[in-house]
Amino acid sequence: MGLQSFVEVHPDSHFPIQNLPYGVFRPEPGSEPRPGVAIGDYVLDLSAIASAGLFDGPILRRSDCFHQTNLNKLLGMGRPAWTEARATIQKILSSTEPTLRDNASLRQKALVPMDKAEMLLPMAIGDYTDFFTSMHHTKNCGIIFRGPDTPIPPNWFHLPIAYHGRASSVVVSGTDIVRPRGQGHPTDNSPPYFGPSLKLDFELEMAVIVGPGNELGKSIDVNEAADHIFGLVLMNDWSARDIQAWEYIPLGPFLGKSFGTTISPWIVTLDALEPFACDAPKQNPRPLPYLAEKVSKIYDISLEVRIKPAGEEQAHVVTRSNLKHLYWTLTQQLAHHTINGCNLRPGDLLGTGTISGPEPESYGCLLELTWNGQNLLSLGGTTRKFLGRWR
Ligand SMILES: O=C(O)/C=C/C(=O)CC(=O)CC(=O)O
Ligand SMILES: [Ca+2]
Ligand SMILES: [Mg+2]
Repeated sequence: MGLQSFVEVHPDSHFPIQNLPYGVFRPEPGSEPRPGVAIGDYVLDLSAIASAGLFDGPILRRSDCFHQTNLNKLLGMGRPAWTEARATIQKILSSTEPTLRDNASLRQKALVPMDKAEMLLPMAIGDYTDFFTSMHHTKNCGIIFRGPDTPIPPNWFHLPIAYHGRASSVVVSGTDIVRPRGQGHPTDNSPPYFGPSLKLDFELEMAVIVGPGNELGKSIDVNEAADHIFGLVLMNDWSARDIQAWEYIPLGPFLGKSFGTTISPWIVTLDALEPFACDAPKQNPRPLPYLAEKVSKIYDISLEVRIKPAGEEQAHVVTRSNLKHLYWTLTQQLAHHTINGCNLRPGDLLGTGTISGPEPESYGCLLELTWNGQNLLSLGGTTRKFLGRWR
């Protein structure tokens, strides 16, 4: 048996001592936001651990990064600080270490039951970019939006395509999303529709949280890009397909995307994901040298989306996919983003794009699952073309 915590962790928990994802939370209503890590059914308050002097390594000893209301300072400190923090937290939580285990008053202060914690957006997001790196999703969208002749654009196999998203409307999981109003695609010769979107969709994505950035004008080498990635969150790029289909030519996504993007409160670090690393798919044609990596890896992370209709108890699984289906790696995305000299900053959010697999059961959005509303998706007793039962 590997490393274990003195905090009881259910075997099905996503938060064993090997994970330790970071978030920002309030332990009680009105209290100051602070960084924490998840362990079992608890959040470990890192500000309490820092105040108790337990971050005693050379980098963190004198840092106030755990007395901040977001993670940006820790993100900017880079891998040596992250490694030191992980080693300290794993030691403090391990079953063989008495410091916290046998200190009832510190435990009382530092271990907050997760159901009492209010989770917040973990970092201030200066910029948000959304990539388009699943070949299956690209092909399906191409056929649906542009017809069967050139489903995958010719540039797609040469560079990780992306658009600049809207950082201000990124919210933490659980935040209500207001159905956007806008102009929808006209049918035949009618004028454009205006009103609440009739084609509201989700997009199953993950996203990179950027650590140290780069200076304006200086790009990041693809082989060093992993040191600029703190970790990954789950992401839902809410999309209004009717608005999107009408507005996106020729400049790309705008109001069909910018009304809301949800991320998980927990950032799983690349260190914690290392045991799930696997070979990235073979790339053909070979990428240009600035995108060619010495080690080309992705992570085997199974993902699923469930929809719970309003007023029902039961959520229904509508898709099962995996991060490993992506064609372009996270490090290629990051290196490509900076190749023109564009600067990234700590806390920037880089969405992977919708994570669709090859089989219809693994498509990452309703646009694909219902083929733009042509088919009905069954959710137990009800059906959906897009989100909502109101039409
Ligand atoms: O193919 C298109 O015109 C549009 C595709 C998307 O809406 C996808 C997008 O946001 C990027 C992605 O999630 O892969
Ligand atoms: Ca997207
Ligand atoms: Mg969106």
